[in-house]
Amino acid sequence: MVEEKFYPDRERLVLALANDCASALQLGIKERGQAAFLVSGGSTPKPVYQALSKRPLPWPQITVALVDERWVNKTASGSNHAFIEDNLLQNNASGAPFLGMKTPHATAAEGEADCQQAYGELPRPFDVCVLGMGSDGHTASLFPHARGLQEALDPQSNQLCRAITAQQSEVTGSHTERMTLTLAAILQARDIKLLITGEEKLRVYREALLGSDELEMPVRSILKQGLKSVTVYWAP
Ligand SMILES: O=C1O[C@H](COP(=O)(O)O)[C@@H](O)[C@H](O)[C@H]1O
Repeated sequence: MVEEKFYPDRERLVLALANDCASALQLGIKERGQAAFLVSGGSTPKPVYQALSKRPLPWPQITVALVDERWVNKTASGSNHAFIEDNLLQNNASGAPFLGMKTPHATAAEGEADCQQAYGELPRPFDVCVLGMGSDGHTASLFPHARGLQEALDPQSNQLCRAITAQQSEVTGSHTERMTLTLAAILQARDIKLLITGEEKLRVYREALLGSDELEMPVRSILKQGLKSVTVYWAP
């Protein structure tokens, strides 16, 4: 249940994804007066968030919440909280309520219960979830062979958030300690969107579609779950 929306250039991709997110959020608000927008970090979605921030949506009714976070304070480099504040929660979107994942706890494992409680208070089903993917096949902070990954990939779990310790790699850098939405939480989104750009990520995406080992390429757990449709947005 993967739908591919492939575009000839990034400008058209950004416009299409911003339009699709805006429509889905408006639909959620029309139906129940509020919406939950789950957002990933990373370099790829930046222009989409910047475009969305200028849209005249009823932002005070849209709770923006992180898909994942490095276990760093907002002032440290790599903070997805800061990234979303700087790129999405600007302009018209500056009044949107925001839910981050980092708690004052020293470790992600210690912060897990608070995170779980806070995410449990979001409107569900979530309306839109924008995921990214790394060249190692991770999505959210579901990293290959990470500690905590197996539990995070249980589609029947009641757990929405999970502490993850990724293996150090070129992709993670020193940010191995993370909090992530679980697969079960992501599957509670009505609209799951996977955003990738460039030939290398297209190759990784196709490799993920061919294989079945989710611990090796966790993005497979999203692409191959067979419960919910996923839309893949790509441009060179
Ligand atoms: O570590 C992360 O990386 C992925 C992909 O990022 P990108 O820079 O290659 O677009 C992102 O989806 C995730 O939220 C982030 O924590």
